[in-house]
Amino acid sequence: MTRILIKNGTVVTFKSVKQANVLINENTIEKIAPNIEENFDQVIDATGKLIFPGLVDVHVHFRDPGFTQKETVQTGSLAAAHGGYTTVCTMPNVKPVPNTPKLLKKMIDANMEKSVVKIRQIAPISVDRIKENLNDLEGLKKVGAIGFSNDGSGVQSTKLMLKAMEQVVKLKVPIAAHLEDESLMGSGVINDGQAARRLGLAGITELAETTQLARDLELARATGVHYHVCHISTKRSVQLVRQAKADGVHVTAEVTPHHLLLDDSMIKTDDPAFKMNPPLRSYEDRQALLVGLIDGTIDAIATDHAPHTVEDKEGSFETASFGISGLETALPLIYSSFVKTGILSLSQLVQIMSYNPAQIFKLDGAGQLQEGNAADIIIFDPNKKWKISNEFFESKGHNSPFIGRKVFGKVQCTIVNGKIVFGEESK
Ligand SMILES: NC(=O)N[C@@H](CC(=O)O)C(=O)O
Ligand SMILES: [Zn+2]
Ligand SMILES: [Zn+2]
Repeated sequence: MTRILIKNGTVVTFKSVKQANVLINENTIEKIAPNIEENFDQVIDATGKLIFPGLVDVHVHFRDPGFTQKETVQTGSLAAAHGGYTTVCTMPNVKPVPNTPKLLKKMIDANMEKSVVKIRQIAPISVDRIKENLNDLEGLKKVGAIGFSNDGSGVQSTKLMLKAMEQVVKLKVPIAAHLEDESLMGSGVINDGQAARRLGLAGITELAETTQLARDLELARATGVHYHVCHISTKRSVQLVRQAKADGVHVTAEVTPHHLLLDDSMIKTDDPAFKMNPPLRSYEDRQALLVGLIDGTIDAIATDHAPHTVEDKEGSFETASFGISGLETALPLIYSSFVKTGILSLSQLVQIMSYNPAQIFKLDGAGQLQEGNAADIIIFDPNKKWKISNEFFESKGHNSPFIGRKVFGKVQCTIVNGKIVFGEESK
């Protein structure tokens, strides 16, 4: 029996902020109370620290199998723990693409064996994520898929998306959309805006996202499916989601920390650390994303953790890979920019980074710090001031536009199922 007592911290849930002690018994939260007298084997002093339910990221890329030079389940999960995430949902753009229940089951088993955090798997909608024929969605759900997405590519065919939604609605899980109309995308590598013009790079029009979103919202309305928007990036997309929600369409949306904190006015040189898909949009788009997050149009923050090797991210926007490493910097960035400044409350932070993501994908028990639940908990030191550096990353991907940025707040300890997986006390 292992009992861990976390003493003198401030417990933050999506509803409340309270001084309390937390007693963990084996893998469960036994008690949360101002004073706890029971025996324990280990004590963690959390004086001056915040205790959050473990963060939940509904959109990460672990590259395993197929691209393990970029990330493995092991390094990705260590990065998650380091960033304060106890549950992550992995996207299926790996090799082989897990098109069949057998392949997906193999991936889920490997995830379970190699990971220090909880991994939930999203399955591909169609064969190889790009073909016109649907996968066996029911079979994929049976072996553990928590949702479906062709992330990495948009669903080009309206008919395919309609057929997918008609099946997914029966399975009662979300369909998560990467929005990208390839006929409008062309050879674009950066937002079609001021940085593209300044640097002479091919632009990506916002219409590549918004036209597909408008189409999908109509299909979602018609089918009643739970439709989830991945990495929303434009002002117009926020307006479309807001209107659809008002009209009763079952839609949720996620935004990344980078789309909230960066815009294309900040891309000063041809530096692929700033290259991702969708691209960093304009200042006005960025402000609209923040407004959408605050008013509940956008439900959650997801990192879209997209690790790459140094070689993949070298050179120019024209040739480098899309994506940034996000799991380890998300919480300090969001805390520093939005909580410390009073834009979001601590409970709102837990809501958008833990509770809501768990609700979207129905991840039972995740995102809620309460007695009887699995002990997925993090301890966060809000006063620590530090600078994000290349050496900080546990991920194989050090590709981050935030390197060099000063932030407040550091994860001190991450506990998954009652086991310390990151932090001083794990020694
Ligand atoms: N976001 C990215 O820029 N890249 C992602 C793919 C994706 O999320 O669409 C990747 O897998 O590298
Ligand atoms: Zn995507
Ligand atoms: Zn992605």
